[in-house]
Amino acid sequence: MLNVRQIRVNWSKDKLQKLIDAAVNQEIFSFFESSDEQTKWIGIGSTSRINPDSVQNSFDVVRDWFLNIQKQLPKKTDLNSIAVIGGFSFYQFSEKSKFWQNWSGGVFVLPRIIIKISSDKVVISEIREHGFSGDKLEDALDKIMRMDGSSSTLRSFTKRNDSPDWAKIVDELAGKISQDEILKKVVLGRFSEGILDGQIDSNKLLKGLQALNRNTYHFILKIKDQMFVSATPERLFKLEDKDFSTAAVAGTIKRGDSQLSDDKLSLELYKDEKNRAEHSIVATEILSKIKSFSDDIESSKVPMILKNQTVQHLYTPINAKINTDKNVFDLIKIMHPTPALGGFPTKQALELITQLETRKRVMFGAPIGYITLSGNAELIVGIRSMYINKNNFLIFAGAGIMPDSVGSSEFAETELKLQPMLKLLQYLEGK
Ligand SMILES: C=C(O[C@@H]1C=C(C(=O)O)C=C[C@H]1O)C(=O)O
Repeated sequence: MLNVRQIRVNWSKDKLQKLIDAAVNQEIFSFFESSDEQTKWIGIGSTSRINPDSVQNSFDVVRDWFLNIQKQLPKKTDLNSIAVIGGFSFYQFSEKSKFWQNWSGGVFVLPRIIIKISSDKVVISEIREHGFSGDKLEDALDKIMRMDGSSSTLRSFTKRNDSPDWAKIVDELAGKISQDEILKKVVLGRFSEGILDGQIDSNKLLKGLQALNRNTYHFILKIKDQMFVSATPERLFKLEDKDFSTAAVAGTIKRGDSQLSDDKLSLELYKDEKNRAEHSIVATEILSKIKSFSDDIESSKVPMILKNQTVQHLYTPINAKINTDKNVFDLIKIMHPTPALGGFPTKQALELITQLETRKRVMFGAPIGYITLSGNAELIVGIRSMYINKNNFLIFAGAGIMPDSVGSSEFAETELKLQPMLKLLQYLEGK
């Protein structure tokens, strides 16, 4: 059995921020913030952790672990205020990756202390395997807040000159797609890697992630020497009881320097046939997946524009009511990967991705996020993200390749998609 104690607090914003600042410095830290900044989950420590073996189906392994936790919670627990936080692996059943080590199959934590901040309340829960040692939860939190902050600094980082052939591979792939009767789209990624000199100041990392990336999710999972950080704009889905919401995010153009040029670019993107076709493949496939569990679906007929720091996307929000008793894990299996990260048809696209990409994606492009112990969840797509292992970093950026794609333009697009994490590293360097 697990022991749980929970409190609802009416703290000032400053006091909450102080707790978050202290939490970030802990060895094991997890953080999720929605793009409207209305929902935050902050996890400190770990009462239970699962690292699915990469050759197993990580969705099933995490589900079994999750169900086992559910069974062990006391009856009166407010299950909606406790969540596991983590990420799956992009592929089910792949080989181990040396670089990702025990994260090869993804990783989820049940934090020891978890803070749920929503628009109307803040609930803090502590979950322990053994009983609580006398002190109150408030005292345990005070203790965390009194701990010294870290004094780490990132002196510099060096990025290796990577993927010299990527544009050429894209041109070849586009040629292949145009000759193939079935294959329509493949999302090909490139990896930018390098070395960190010094240690990242986690507090500054979170501040930078938020300040440099407005209008995106903010996600951090740190377990000792390993960390995954993301400023993704893309939701795989949010599940709240029977309400299911997602969005198609595909089709990209840069931001303009002025309001006028930015609006001109939005219009160019909106009217561009290649981008509209690319977007339509994603939206249509997402809708067809949702039809398997809903007959009440709402989506806009034409895409909107979603603006992030360095790029803007075509964007179609989709809402549905679920008509079966499928749980969050069933839904992940159905939804992942959408053609925004895989391609179309999925199977052929995934085969090509495995053949052509130089590294395993693992958590890049995979479902990451939180799952509450009541079975609600928000899973986001692990892009605009970076993985750090000790002093090595790896950043991923992909682009949807269509028959008329041009390697050099897709390369330029991925350069823009690498920026959120490269700018974050620059910010951490203090430059
Ligand atoms: C693959 C990435 O982004 C995806 C691909 C897009 C595209 O090709 O237009 C747009 C948004 C994402 O769905 C990435 O950022 O790495």
